[in-house]
Amino acid sequence: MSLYKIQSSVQEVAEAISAVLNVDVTIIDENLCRVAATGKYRTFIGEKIPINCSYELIFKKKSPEFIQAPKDNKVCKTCARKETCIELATLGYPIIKNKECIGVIGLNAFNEEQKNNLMEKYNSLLVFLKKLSDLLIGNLNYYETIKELIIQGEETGKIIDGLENGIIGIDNNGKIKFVNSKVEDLFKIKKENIIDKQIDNILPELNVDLDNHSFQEKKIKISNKKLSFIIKNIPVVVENKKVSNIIEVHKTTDMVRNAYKIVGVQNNIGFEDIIGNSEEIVKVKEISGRVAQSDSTVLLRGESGTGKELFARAIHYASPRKHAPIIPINCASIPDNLLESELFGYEGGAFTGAKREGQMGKFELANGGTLFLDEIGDLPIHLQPKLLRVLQEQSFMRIGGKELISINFRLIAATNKNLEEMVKEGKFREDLYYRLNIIPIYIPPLRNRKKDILILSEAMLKKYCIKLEKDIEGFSSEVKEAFIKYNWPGNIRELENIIEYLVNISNKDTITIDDLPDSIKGSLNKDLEHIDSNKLTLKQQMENYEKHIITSMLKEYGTSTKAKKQISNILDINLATFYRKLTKYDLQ
Ligand SMILES: Nc1ncnc2c1ncn2[C@@H]1O[C@H](COP(=O)(O)OP(=O)(O)OP(=O)(O)O)[C@@H](O)[C@H]1O
Repeated sequence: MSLYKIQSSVQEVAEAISAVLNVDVTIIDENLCRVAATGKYRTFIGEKIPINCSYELIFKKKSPEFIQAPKDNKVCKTCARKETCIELATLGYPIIKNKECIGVIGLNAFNEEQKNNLMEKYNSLLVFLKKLSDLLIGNLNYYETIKELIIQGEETGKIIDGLENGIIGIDNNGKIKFVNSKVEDLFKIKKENIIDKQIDNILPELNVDLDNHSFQEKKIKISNKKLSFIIKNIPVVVENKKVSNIIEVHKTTDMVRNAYKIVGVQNNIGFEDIIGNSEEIVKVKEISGRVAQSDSTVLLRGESGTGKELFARAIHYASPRKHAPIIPINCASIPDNLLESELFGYEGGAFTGAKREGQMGKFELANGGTLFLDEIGDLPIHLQPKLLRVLQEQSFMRIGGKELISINFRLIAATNKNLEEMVKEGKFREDLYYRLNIIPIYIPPLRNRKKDILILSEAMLKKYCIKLEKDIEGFSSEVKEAFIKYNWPGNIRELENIIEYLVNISNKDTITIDDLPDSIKGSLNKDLEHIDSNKLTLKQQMENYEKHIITSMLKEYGTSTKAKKQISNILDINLATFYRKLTKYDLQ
């Protein structure tokens, strides 16, 4: 780096030398430019020294050079200004930095007194010039360090500003020294209004213990809404003394969202992943695509295994909320007494067995995104008014909490139950029913969209061949016929299970009729001809059909406890229900 960067301090050194020694001084840099000068050469500051001037030699030799009578000296033979040079003597001293000569301090004598001065004090002058050259190198290093610090400061500032979490720098007296843009965004405040102010006055609810590392959840009121933040305090310690604090602020929902991204819980599903091109399913996909854009509650209806959850995910990922999570909860699979805390979350110590630090519920986790309430028909009656209140007021309290938490999620609910019947029987609240049934979407059972059966079978075959590393080309025409004729009570879930089973057991290129379980094989010729629909009520026909399905499955899988469990899984009914049906149809 050129001495020019510290020109003013170089000039000060030149003036000081000149004053002490009573000689003129010139200091040049590695570009042979006069950086500083006193006396006769002062007017040449900023200009190059003459070509082939003796100082060039000092750059090469990196050692001092005393030249007498420059006009006659052989060192000056080729100097461009040799003829007009009026110097009687000159002493050049190299300025060495990292073993490189980066400049020369020149002492010029224009009269005998000055010349004698240089000659007499030559040795002590060398020591003096060494000190001054070291001083200039020190100044240059200092300048470079400061510049590096400024660059680092700028870079750090940019990095901090780009972070997704808020950063507040606080000095030891609790004064805010810096904040990044995210803090402005999170707390709706302007940097210029808070710098140098006390943190306790600006954000009193933060109430951070500045002396210790801490990690706490805090509720802070912003624009009249209580929002939840995770606040982390990091004391900065230098030489065993705390010098400042860095406070990291995360919006709780952002943190949760990131955690979901990291663990990959989210399955990004698009409508293109929903296989099927029957008129029925295409229509449902079209409607779902349209409603995805709005925020209205969707109620997905359809038998078990028809793809309701798939549709819920596709709607979420086609919606403006796609960057936030979709949080599913199955109301049927969580015991009644746990469902409330799963939904609402709880404060620390809210009940025996509760975690000390409390826990966030699904409502909070879904904030900004979508809450998918699966099997809503199984929501216990005592929770129904509570859910209704949350939906109406868009806020709720955690169990054991005292503060209302605002939330903003889109609700997608799903059920395979007849909610209208349940309302009539008093098992489902009418007000909640109307609040949920804003956009009902019916997903047709597989038997009503026969056109999709083969497409789905082929797709599932491919999927499981890849998964199980098999190479099966397809299905025989008989198998295809059986698939089309079969009623698929378990819908696509059942189809998928059957294909997984077939890929597992088959060791041929093609899946043939012999590979099929009896329940499906039977569909080829039975076609339910044994049910005489003319003489029976709808209920009786349904029961006959149910008995028929269970009988053929018992034939297929056997009657052991394990087989019964397997059948109830395939039919997607719980084991107790399955046993009830076995008793009812005398199939035990
Ligand atoms: N159209 C489809 N294309 C591909 N896979 C599908 C399709 N529909 C459903 N599936 C698959 O079938 C299985 C069951 O689907 P899903 O869980 O969405 O059904 P559901 O109606 O929510 O069932 P339940 O009422 O029992 O919860 C899943 O593995 C799903 O990926």
